Amino acid sequence: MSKKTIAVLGAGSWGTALANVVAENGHDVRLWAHRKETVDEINKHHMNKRYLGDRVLQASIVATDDMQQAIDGATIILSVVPTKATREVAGQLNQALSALAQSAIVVTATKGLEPKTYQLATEIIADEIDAKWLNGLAAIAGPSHAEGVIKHDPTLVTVASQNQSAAQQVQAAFSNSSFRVYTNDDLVGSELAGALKNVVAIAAGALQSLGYDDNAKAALFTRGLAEIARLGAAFGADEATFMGLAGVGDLFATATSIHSRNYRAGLQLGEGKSMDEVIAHMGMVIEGISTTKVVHELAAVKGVEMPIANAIYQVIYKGQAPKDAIKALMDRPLHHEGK
Ligand SMILES: NC(=O)C1=CN([C@@H]2O[C@H](COP(=O)(O)OP(=O)(O)OC[C@H]3O[C@@H](n4cnc5c(N)ncnc54)[C@H](OP(=O)(O)O)[C@@H]3O)[C@@H](O)[C@H]2O)C=CC1
Ligand SMILES: O=C(CO)COP(=O)(O)O
Repeated sequence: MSKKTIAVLGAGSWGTALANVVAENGHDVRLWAHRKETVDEINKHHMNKRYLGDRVLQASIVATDDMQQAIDGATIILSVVPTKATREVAGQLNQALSALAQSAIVVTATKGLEPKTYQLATEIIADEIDAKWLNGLAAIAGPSHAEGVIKHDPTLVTVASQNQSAAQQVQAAFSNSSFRVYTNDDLVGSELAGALKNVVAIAAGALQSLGYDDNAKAALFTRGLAEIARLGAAFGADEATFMGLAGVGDLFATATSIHSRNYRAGLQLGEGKSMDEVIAHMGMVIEGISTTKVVHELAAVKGVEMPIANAIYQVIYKGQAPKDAIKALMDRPLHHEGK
């Protein structure tokens, strides 16, 4: 293995877990956090209790709140902040890259769509970072809860990029015997799949709370994936992506797991809690909430029928009772399954 310097931007649950993976692989890892308390906790105690409880991190991880120090000499820079912070952090990264006159492969592990622009994380990053500093742009997708990765549960992800050399470098840096990385070249499909499964995961949680059983859940997964793939097709995504790790793989993990923040949000919405209560209670990002609104708008702009996403929109943003939303879905005009 050739030792690399790798910077991870964002010290929440996923950024910290991924920083730990590459540190375990023997790379020099700098973890950038915007809060001084987080930096101190990681450097002094090798822990990030708020996000990963008592898990002990690799002692070699160096945390810093100085972006330039974090990325100095890094050949791979991984951005793992929530979608809503991605533009701001990419702007700061561009300044730091310019100050150091340094280029790097920039990877995102964020799963969401930006409100108003409807952009995916790599599109936001490409907007904010001067192309001359980018040695490649990639996204990590697939079924991978931080809670499982940190305890070495076998985990398979995919790194998508239009630059296969960059994807292979990321693959080599992150892979180990419990974290297996595939490459693929469908960036838009992989990122869309990762963002949209969060919406279906919210619905799956709500179904669970409402007491519905496996018929309803299987119907949601199948028809949910069909509409995700339909939107993907409108963006030129490869249909096969939705049958792979980024698609059905991540949908299954997120929409069945108590680790999923989106599934848990759905459980609470199904119990009758308001969206504000759910957000306040979670203390971690629930990407599917804002993605639901973006998808509702995007589906209309693209002329793609997304009845499940729209039903979730009605529940979250229009106060429709979940049972009424399900009834409205069930009572729609009958049609051929392929549509
Ligand atoms: N958690 C997981 O298992 C997985 C998450 N993801 C995706 O990764 C992304 C991050 O999720 P996750 O780690 O769970 O989120 P968390 O809520 O656990 O952590 C978010 C992190 O981003 C930081 N942050 C928020 N705003 C800013 C900002 N403006 N500048 C700098 N840092 C900021 C937070 O800091 P602070 O603590 O100060 O608020 C926190 O450290 C999401 O898009 C998610 O969908 C993808 C796969 C797995
Ligand atoms: O994308 C994820 C797992 O692959 C994480 O999903 P949650 O944000 O719902 O926890």
